[in-house]
Amino acid sequence: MEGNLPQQQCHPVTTAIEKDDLVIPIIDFGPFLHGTPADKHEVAMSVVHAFKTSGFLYLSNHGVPPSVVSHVFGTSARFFARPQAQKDSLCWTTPQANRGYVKTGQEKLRTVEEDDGDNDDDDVAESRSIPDLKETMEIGREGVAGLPNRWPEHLDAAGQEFKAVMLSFFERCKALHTAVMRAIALGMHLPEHYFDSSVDAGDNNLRLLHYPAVDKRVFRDNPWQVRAGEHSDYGSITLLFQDGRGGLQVRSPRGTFVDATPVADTVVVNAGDLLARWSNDTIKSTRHRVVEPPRVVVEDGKDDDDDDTGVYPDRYSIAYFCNPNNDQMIEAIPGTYGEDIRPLKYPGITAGDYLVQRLTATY
Ligand SMILES: O=C(O)CCC(=O)C(=O)O
Ligand SMILES: [Fe+2]
Repeated sequence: MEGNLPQQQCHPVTTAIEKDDLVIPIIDFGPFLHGTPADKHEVAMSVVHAFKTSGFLYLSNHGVPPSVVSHVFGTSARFFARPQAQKDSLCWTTPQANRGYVKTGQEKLRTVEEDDGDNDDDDVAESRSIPDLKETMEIGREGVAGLPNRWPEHLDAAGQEFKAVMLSFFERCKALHTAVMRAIALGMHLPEHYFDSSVDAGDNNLRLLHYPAVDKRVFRDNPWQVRAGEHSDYGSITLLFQDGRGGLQVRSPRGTFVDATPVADTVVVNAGDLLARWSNDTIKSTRHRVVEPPRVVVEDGKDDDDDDTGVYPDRYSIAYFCNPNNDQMIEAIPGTYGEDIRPLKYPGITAGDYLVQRLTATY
């Protein structure tokens, strides 16, 4: 269903963000996981409506307990606090593997080809030359022949715990991915289990992100400096857990960047380019970036940090990039194309080939 959905068919949703024509809802996923078929259907309609309009939503009651999320954040912070040489010994190697530690500056999110034309060439060149202020740890599906994860397990007991915590979290996120794909199927008038066999391998990628503390002057003196450059995600959907710092921004239909403020105990879910392609562009893969935390305006009308001195504290986030199975042929989902609807826009491609192409352009 295109455009506005009649409200009565939607599960009641709260609006988290509404600015410059960008509306991002908070959707209670509990009734999808535990409710009646009618509950499930309503939630599914809300989820697909959000993916077709903003491409972003927040899910509450998503089934991953807050205590688990907080333990994963702690484990991630302890990993990034390791000496640089230890982290470098686990470094990311190839797009095919896409596993390991990525130091500041290794990933180039904003590419000239992808620029949308509202900057002149000099600006783009300048923005490209400034690395993101982040380091990441990429964890892929465990047990793939020839593509080992780069665990710190040989280093010490904390390294072994890291592996156990991340493997268990990977499985929890995989279950949530399957559930969200079921919601998408129902919301697109397909059988609930339509996508199950296309995503059951779990060819997903768990990315731990650390944005180090940074002197406020770095942002003040360089208008191009960001923590993570503007991009869209490549896969089907992303489950994004943020800490309370803020800084994530989503491109609005008007072209402005709108703060996607952290909402406690929710996961941000956004559609990626492969889901947009799979849905014949009925679902939106919306661009986003991470900048310094938003300014808080205090009562006298002044910013809380008018003097621009000091540092912005560290920010941590966890992105679980969900993908179809590597060998899944991505061809437009039934109901998204046809004579009376819209033409078929893309030839088929396997998910694995598509993702390696995108990663090759990025590193
Ligand atoms: O750190 C965040 O909040 C967003 C990270 C992100 O968009 C990404 O890694 O693709
Ligand atoms: Fe992203």
